[in-house]
Amino acid sequence: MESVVQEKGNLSIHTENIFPIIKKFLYSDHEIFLRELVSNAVDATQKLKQLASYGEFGGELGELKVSVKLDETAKTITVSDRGIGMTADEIKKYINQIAFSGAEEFVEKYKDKGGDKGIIGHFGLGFYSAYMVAEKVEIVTRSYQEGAEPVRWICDGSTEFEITTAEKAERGSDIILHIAPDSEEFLSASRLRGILEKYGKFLPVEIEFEDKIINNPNPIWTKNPADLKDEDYLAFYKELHPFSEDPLFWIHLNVDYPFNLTGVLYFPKLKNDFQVQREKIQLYSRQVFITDEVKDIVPDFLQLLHGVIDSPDIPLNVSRSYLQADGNVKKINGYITRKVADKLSEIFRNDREGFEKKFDDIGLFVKYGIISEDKFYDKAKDFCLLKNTEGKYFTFEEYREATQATQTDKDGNLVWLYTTDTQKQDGFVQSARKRSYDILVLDSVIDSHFIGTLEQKLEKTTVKRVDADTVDKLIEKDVKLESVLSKDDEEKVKKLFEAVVAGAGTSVVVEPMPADELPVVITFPEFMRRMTDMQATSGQRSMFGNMPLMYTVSVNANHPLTSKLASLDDDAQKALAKQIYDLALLSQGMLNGQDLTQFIQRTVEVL
Ligand SMILES: Nc1ncnc2c1ncn2[C@@H]1O[C@H](COP(=O)(O)OP(=O)(O)OP(=O)(O)O)[C@@H](O)[C@H]1O
Repeated sequence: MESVVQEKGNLSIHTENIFPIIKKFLYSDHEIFLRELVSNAVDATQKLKQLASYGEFGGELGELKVSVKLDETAKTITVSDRGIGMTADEIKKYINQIAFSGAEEFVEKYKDKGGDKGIIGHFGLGFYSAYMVAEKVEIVTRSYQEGAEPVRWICDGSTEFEITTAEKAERGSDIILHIAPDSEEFLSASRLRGILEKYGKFLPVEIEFEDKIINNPNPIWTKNPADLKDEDYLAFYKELHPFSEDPLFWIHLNVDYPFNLTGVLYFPKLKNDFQVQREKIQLYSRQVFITDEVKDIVPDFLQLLHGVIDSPDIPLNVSRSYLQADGNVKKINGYITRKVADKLSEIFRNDREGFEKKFDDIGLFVKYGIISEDKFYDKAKDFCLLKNTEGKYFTFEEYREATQATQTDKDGNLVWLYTTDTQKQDGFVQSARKRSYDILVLDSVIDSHFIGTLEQKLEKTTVKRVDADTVDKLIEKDVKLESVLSKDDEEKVKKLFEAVVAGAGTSVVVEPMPADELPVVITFPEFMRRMTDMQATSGQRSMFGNMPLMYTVSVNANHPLTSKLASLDDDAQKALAKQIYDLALLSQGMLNGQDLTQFIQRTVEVL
């Protein structure tokens, strides 16, 4: 059935009801009243400068700073500017009409002349945040227009206001807040300075508080990269992070299409761990501080970076304190990833030696990026470096070429070997080196995940720790060693060692190895060990969480000591087997406590 329109009309809003909402609940943090009022003062100043540049203001600009004054006795905070000011009519239009923004109007009017540059206001609400802390607000203002009369506006936070004539010699506005009893915490100079420094450190107009300028109106991200030297970037870094070591390098971001974004990101010196503090990237919008929570804008792996991003196109909610998820945020995220990858690739190409020197520090970013972002991998695969035990660096492709001839197994798979600890795994490294195998050092917390990604991405390539298997089985070739033991004897040896080893999670195998290998070798099957490692770094309990680390006890059938076992009586057999098993444990750093003490005592007795 077709519906019949009975009535159409406009919704009405009762000011008395909506006003308390705007005053009290629109903004999450009361301290932002100061950000809003100072932003308005900056806007008024910027508008005047722009009008002067369009030839619409011919007077003296004079000194254009914004000043914030605290009067503890009168319980007032005053924000003054020498900007465009307002006439009585303008007050009625811009202030009395809540949610009508003079900033928006200005931008619209001058958009062809580039009038949107640097105007902060947008919603037409910010002024009213003053009532979060003030019981009464006064505006004393004088417009820049010739012959304009100064006016005073007063409102106590009800819906009634009063406009009167006023005395004011100078152009511009004073916004005077009479602080409410429940907000007297703001009548503190250090509190105000703290708020000003937090939000206004890089506002484009000088902000004076207690006779000092608190801001840097021309931060480097607003300048042309071509005009900047390394010293400038380093000095700015010190301004942001006074106690940090110099960064390794930086990226100057500068786009205007399809969104506007500027900024500088620094690569800090990282120690080889994740204990780095995040929230070191600050987000600004038109030089007003917004937040240091940048998790949607900056990909996770780049949150280890430091620096500043400024974008007027980041969608802010009305309170300007957090972001709204939308398509632009995603685009910005993608752009930053690309920029970082391009910069790293450029350094790699132009200064390979310098890049190698820095790689121990930036490897963490690069690997983290490779693991987490396919798009980053596509670029990073050409500059991510692998380091071997001799301290030589290779790209993936270079390493493939270097290892292909010696480390391809009988099925055509390339096997890359690595150590997580050159000291502890020295015996295994030596054995593999004897085969002319190359060994990578992959010892950072992120490497077990990184290796997993490598295996997924690289064709026919597996990666194994040097102690994942006995040396001949690490990379299986067609030629097989013959065992000097008969099958029967091998079975006997296996039984003997099983009795000696007797532990959960272990298995005993008897196999032919070169005679110069140890009589017993303890190995950790790669897959299980890697799972345990990953679980340890991610801090989660997984299905492998409660299992002891599995290992394999490989007895070298071709070792003279193994052959000797057959000639001994039962007790002597057991004693020798125990001793050589303990040696294997010792070489893996697994012989501890009572077992170690007894081993040492037995050894001393024999000697
Ligand atoms: N110090 C000032 N000097 C001149 N005009 C001002 C001043 N403060 C406010 N205004 C005028 O009042 C208007 C409303 O200010 P308000 O802070 O409420 O909103 P806005 O700055 O436009 O937007 P937003 O809510 O995003 O801050 C401004 O757009 C401006 O035209």
